[in-house]
Amino acid sequence: MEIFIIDEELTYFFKQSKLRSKVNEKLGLFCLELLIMKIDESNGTTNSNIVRELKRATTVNYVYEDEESKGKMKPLNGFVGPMLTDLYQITMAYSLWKNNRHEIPSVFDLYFRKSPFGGEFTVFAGLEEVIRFVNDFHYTKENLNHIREMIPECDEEFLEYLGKLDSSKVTLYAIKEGSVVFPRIPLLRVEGPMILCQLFETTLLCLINFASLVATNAARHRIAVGKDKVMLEFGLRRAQGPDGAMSASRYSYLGGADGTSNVLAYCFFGIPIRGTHAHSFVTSYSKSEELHDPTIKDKNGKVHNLLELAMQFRDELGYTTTIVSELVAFVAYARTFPNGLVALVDTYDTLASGVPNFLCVALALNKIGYKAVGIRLDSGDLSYLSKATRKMFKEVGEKYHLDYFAKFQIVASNDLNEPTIIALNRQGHEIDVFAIGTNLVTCQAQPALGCVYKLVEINGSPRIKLSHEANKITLPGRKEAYRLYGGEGHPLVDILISQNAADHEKQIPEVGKRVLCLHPFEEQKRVIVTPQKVEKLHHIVFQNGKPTIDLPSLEEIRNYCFDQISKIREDHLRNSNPTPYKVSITKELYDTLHNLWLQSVPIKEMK
Ligand SMILES: Nc1ncnc2c1ncn2[C@@H]1O[C@H](COP(=O)(O)OP(=O)(O)OP(=O)(O)O)[C@@H](O)[C@H]1O
Ligand SMILES: O=P(O)(O)OC[C@H]1O[C@H](OP(=O)(O)OP(=O)(O)O)[C@H](O)[C@@H]1O
Ligand SMILES: O=C(O)c1cccnc1
Ligand SMILES: [Mg+2]
Repeated sequence: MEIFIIDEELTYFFKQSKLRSKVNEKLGLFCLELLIMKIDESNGTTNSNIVRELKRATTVNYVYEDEESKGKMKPLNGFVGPMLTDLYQITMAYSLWKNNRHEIPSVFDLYFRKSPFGGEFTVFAGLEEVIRFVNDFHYTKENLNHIREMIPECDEEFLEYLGKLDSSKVTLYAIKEGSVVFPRIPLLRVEGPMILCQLFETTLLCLINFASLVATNAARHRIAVGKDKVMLEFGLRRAQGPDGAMSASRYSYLGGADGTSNVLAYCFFGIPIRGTHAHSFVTSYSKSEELHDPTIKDKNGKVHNLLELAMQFRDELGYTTTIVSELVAFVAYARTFPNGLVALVDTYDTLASGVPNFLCVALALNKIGYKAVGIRLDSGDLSYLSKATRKMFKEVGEKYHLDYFAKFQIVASNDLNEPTIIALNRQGHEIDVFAIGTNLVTCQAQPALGCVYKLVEINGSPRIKLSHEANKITLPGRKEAYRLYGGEGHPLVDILISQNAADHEKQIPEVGKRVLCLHPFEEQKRVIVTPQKVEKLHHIVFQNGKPTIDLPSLEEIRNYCFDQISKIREDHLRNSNPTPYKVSITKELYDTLHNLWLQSVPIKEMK
């Protein structure tokens, strides 16, 4: 009864949009977790959506519980903290401190130079974990002991200084997580004392690079799969270790997947969970006697022999050559999940055994009031096999006047990737669900996104890093980005404007006013845009020691991502030869960049 009352109260709250951040205030995290346990225990007395929402709420509010830091938001991944960095960040920090440069105000940009997978767009992901990391940034006594060990020449005074260091003097600007982003536009701008900005470098890159790569990979696979089909992430077993796996599940969901096979990702992030069964389940049966109990109760409690029923349909349909042990395995699974059977049909012969056996069990289930769900194809020509399978579903459905047979789900797996899915679309197929493992989670097509983190201003003066490759030259100074939209609602160009300019306000693009947009390095490439909508891309997400935004739930970020992708012109998104999106700078920034560039290049003398 008590559970019921709390449940009703929560149902009411979940209907209020702001619930997630309020849950903590209202009930306290401890109470919330207790509640989840109770609801889990109550086994069915509670709406499962509420349980899922509750789990998501706990994730969003993932906080410390010990006395000292109680209630403080912490990173989702336990490895994330100030020691997840390269040694040189700490030695540089020590040197900055020794040379009294540690407090100098500085500005760093985090951005990438080229979209991955030969594409022209990227999905920005990982911001929540960045905010959690920055918010939680502090060195424990144990961390300081490790630093003392690694850098024995460290002054104790420096370690004391580190012991008191936190993010209270840092301001973090970011593009919204889930946004579609383009090269050179800073995803993050970090402002604060040089020492902190420098200490953040490796961790921020680590948190953004893989997250954005996987989210982009998922978005690309999603585009290939199409809106009306289901895309599942099945990659846990092939992922880059446990952390890679958890990140891959989270960011695959953010960018495009509808669900995962990863149980911990369900528990921890509330990602919808899906699964079928393995070949070993089928091959573990060799004869019908191994089914110790072939019976099943219908909804009225009447007992039926499911195996016998399935065998009768096998005779009736003339499927007499199918492998019986496979049918037995399907019956065994169906007894356990009478409304959830997705049979793996390729163990022996997909069309000559697996699909017919499935149909026999589906008919048997139907006879006693249950409905099978579908099949999974895990080898062979997925185009041909899915079409042939659908044909068999239709034929048997028609014979028995069962309309839903034609709509049985066909799940496909087996080394799927973007090119294979595109090829399948071209050939035609009857697949409803694409289950993608290795290629999705390991980002096999490109293993890293090259995000970099560069100093762009120190003590108020812009800084430039030169390179023989123009593309690698940094854009100096504090900059903010605007996205300019055309009449058809698509973004046309992103433009960076310098915030250092005295007339900075005047340079902010306005709807209906012509804006000159210049390519940063190629003078002849320029365009005048009259935007129909102007979107400011950077927002403060952390300041004065705390986050300045309510963290959106994973679901909200995902919805935002899908909405953003739907606004991008199709030719920027397409797989083959996509049109580059224009990323530009103002005339003022162009002049600053090129003057600084000239000043910074030494003039060689020749004799
Ligand atoms: N119609 C198709 N067009 C293009 N690629 C396909 C098509 N059907 C399947 N594929 C892909 O071809 C590859 C087939 O791989 P492989 O030859 O290793 O598997 P298989 O022989 O079908 O299965 P297994 O070795 O598990 O029995 C997979 O990557 C699969 O996704
Ligand atoms: O192919 P992926 O995209 O990585 O998807 C996941 C794969 O993992 C499972 O089997 P596994 O590959 O372990 O064995 P199998 O190929 O021999 O069935 C499953 O049957 C898929 O084939
Ligand atoms: O549920 C499945 O079918 C599954 C899950 C992970 C990997 N391969 C298959
Ligand atoms: Mg495989």
